[in-house]
Amino acid sequence: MYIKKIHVNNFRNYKNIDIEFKNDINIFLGNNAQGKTNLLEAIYFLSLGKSLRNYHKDDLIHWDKQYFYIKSIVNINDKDNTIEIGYNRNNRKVIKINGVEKRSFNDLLGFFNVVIFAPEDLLLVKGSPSLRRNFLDQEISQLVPYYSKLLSDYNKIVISRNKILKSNKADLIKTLDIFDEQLSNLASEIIKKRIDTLDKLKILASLTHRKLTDNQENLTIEYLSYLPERDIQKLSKQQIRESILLNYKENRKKDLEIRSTSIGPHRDDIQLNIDNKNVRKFGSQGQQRTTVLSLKLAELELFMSQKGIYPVLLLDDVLSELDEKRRNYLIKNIKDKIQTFITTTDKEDYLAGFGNIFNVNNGNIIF
Ligand SMILES: Nc1ncnc2c1ncn2[C@@H]1O[C@H](COP(=O)(O)OP(=O)(O)OP(=O)(O)O)[C@@H](O)[C@H]1O
Repeated sequence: MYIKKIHVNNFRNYKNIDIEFKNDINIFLGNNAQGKTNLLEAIYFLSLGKSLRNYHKDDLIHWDKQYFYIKSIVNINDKDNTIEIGYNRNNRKVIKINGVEKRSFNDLLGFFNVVIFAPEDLLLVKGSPSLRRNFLDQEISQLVPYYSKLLSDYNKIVISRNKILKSNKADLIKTLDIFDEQLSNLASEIIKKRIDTLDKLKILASLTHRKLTDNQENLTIEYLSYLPERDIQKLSKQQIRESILLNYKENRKKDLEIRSTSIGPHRDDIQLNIDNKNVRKFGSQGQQRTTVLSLKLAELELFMSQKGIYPVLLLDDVLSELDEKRRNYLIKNIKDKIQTFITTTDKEDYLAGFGNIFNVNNGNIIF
């Protein structure tokens, strides 16, 4: 899939631009704070219906304006499709795919796919478990669009359960029983989907990691859950449901003390190991970077294996962070295969030969 054209109106520091892209490597070149990442954000929004860094949608509207509007022609399997998104400061939205109106931003999920690799992703290894959960959840949401609804339903019930835990309601136990039943249904679906997806992703990441390290390192990935069963990947959804229900009940005393839901998919994590050692704790900076690159390349391949088509790749200022060997490997893997958008402040040597350069200057594009 690839983006043919984009029209960006009142989005971040762009007032009104139209750009045509090649199904190739496209480079946004410009000094700092000119709007390179903002363009990636517009592309990202078309895919996931949200801001890149979880900013409120109002922040995406140009400061001097009341609404933003993005329209794009996206080619998927040789067919042109139109995606249109309008949003105003009164929270009114218009979302259309091929002219058909959609109810929510979540309805965009799964139609047009992107993978983003930005400097912040280097925190995937070192950062908090929520970053690793988000990484996996975002991947699944694009592959299985109903997953994001599962997650949001689950999170809403956790919030309500926590409110109840903080209250002194007379029928507290009865209410918790109801919540735990609902939670265990959703939690088992979420955990099962995460484990199934991770099972595929980890094979692809491990293969890539081997290639990136000349067969020197073995990357393995584990899903860490509170559940006591050892091999939870071998459990059926029903078995996960029963186990989690039991554990919600067993943890109730603790939950009542801390007034919060202490177990569940919202607390799970993913552990990344190189040669059986946790990369977060023991990995060098270089190993952490390579691990993240392996994960990102695995994401691209997972899309290909599940959907039969590559997503669009957004590389925000990361090429300069990689050493020559990893950078060359990445470029070799995307060239002539994956439409890629690269932001950069300098016309580095390794970009020579890529013809599609867009000079970004204070919210304007100079071709
Ligand atoms: N809602 C908005 N309305 C108008 N301008 C905005 C808005 N949000 C951000 N900006 C402007 O966009 C600029 C940043 O653009 P962006 O993050 O795309 O820069 P960049 O070219 O990627 O820079 P860098 O190379 O430093 O990462 C900010 O300096 C800010 O002035």
